[in-house]
Amino acid sequence: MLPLLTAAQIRQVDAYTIANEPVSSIDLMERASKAFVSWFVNHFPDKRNTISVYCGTGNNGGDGLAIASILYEHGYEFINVKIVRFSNKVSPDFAENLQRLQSLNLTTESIEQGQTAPQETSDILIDAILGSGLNKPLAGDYLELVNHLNTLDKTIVAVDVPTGFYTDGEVDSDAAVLKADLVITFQQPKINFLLPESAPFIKCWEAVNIGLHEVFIESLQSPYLWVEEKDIKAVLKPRSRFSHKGTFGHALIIAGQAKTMGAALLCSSACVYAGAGLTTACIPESGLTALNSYQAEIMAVVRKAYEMPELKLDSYSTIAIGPGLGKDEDALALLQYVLEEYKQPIVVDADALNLLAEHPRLMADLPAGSILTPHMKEFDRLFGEHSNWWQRLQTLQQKTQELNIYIVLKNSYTMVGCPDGKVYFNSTSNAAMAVGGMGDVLTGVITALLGQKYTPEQACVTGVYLHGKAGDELALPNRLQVVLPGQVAARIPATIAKLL
Ligand SMILES: NC(=O)C1=CN([C@@H]2O[C@H](COP(=O)(O)OP(=O)(O)OC[C@H]3O[C@@H](n4cnc5c(N)ncnc54)[C@H](OP(=O)(O)O)[C@@H]3O)[C@@H](O)[C@H]2O)[C@@H](O)CC1
Ligand SMILES: Nc1ncnc2c1ncn2[C@@H]1O[C@H](COP(=O)(O)OP(=O)(O)O)[C@@H](O)[C@H]1O
Ligand SMILES: [K+]
Repeated sequence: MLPLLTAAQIRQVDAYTIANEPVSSIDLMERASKAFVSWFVNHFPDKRNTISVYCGTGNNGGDGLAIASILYEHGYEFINVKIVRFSNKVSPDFAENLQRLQSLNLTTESIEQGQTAPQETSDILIDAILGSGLNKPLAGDYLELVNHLNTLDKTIVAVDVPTGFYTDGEVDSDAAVLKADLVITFQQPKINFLLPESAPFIKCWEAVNIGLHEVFIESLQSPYLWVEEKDIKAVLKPRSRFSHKGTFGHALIIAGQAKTMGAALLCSSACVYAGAGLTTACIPESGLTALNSYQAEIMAVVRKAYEMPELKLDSYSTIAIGPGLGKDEDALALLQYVLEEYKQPIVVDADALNLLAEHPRLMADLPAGSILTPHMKEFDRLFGEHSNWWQRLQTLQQKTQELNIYIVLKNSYTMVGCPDGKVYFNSTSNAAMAVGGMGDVLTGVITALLGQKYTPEQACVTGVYLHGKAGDELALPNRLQVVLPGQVAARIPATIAKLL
């Protein structure tokens, strides 16, 4: 798992790497700039592109100067270097790179304090004005320049961080930021790139490795972790030769109403595809035919209105409750019954979450290690309104510790909060998955993994990864704009097979 760091921690790692690799700071800057260029040339291979590199006078600007030189050496001939001299402070590495640049045949011009921005004719603007050193919102000359550049409708590629964008902490939706089409960022995604508030400012990002000291990064013990394929490969267990259906658990899915049987079907079906040995759905009588025709592998316990179904909860290795369940008295009674009688971790989704929100005292009865899988609105119903995702992230950490549970907060980079305060950020899934029922499938996958004796933490992190990866495998190769939840469920075995 890659620890995700704040800007202050990144500065520490930077200094530690320089002192202990050892590497001079100018060589580290050169390494970062080369890494930037290697991605840049992939995206913009046409060397006739006209490029303006806007450089501040700090280290982000120092990178910009090195990048301009390296691009020039790669044969990009039409490069203008624009030095933004709004500050009298110049970093030593900036100064050294400026000297190096002067030996090349490159046009440079300065934009001085109080001066309006010169005319811009280039197609591509590289933003190396300010990076992770941002310590206050943009104002004055910086603000004016950024506002002006934002009006030009050029392709903007930011070095490390878009000018004006805070990498951690709360992001104001009307912050002044130089809006990037692409950010090529150093070493790791910045935490705020993974929150929806970044959307207006960052179209896409790539992280390039610049060889910062990994052991030191680990030692900083960031609670925020980025989940990568190798992490999931290390967790997934192949089936042993003498295994049988009893080896892989018996999952009970309490879900569905007459009008929302689909949620129960998708959830139970995903549970089957994700490898549960046996899956039983507790559904209303009206849904029985649908269940049997949708997926023959699922067994049923039928619920009749106003009657508690006969459920021997102890006979199930895991239970999920909520998809399409409704919020009537019967649903509440079922939830209360499960919370009273079942002592192992359960998975709580959808209407069961809404019931918890309406009866918050029930939250204290959640078995230790249980998993809640809210989307943003369900999360806010449970824990109160939030005005931004940074606040939601703090609440996630607080509530998982307080209630000793896991919370899967669904999003484009779904977060899994753990009882020890850690938060995993998922790296798979795509917008084609924004279809009703997709969350029901996720619940089925997590439940199946829990039943197969993965720990709740592994079940959440692996389930979220597999679900997103299956969606990626379906959508991305053909640039599909839509994938259906049932297709994602059916894809899970192939996704697991690839990873094993
Ligand atoms: N970390 C790494 O591993 C590596 C990092 N590298 C690169 O270094 C970059 C960070 O460089 P950096 O620290 O020099 O800061 P940078 O963003 O250039 O800002 C310069 C100065 O601007 C000022 N300032 C701040 N906010 C302001 C505002 N709103 N309006 C006006 N001024 C403002 C502030 O000065 P102050 O206000 O404190 O006087 C600040 O110090 C990083 O993004 C990456 O590109 C790589 O080269 C190598 C590996
Ligand atoms: N734009 C997106 N990018 C990535 N993943 C997405 C996107 N939109 C939705 N998803 C994923 O789809 C699922 C939607 O869950 P949810 O909102 O609970 O759906 P439903 O309640 O209809 O089942 C989540 O796992 C979420 O991460
Ligand atoms: K920048």
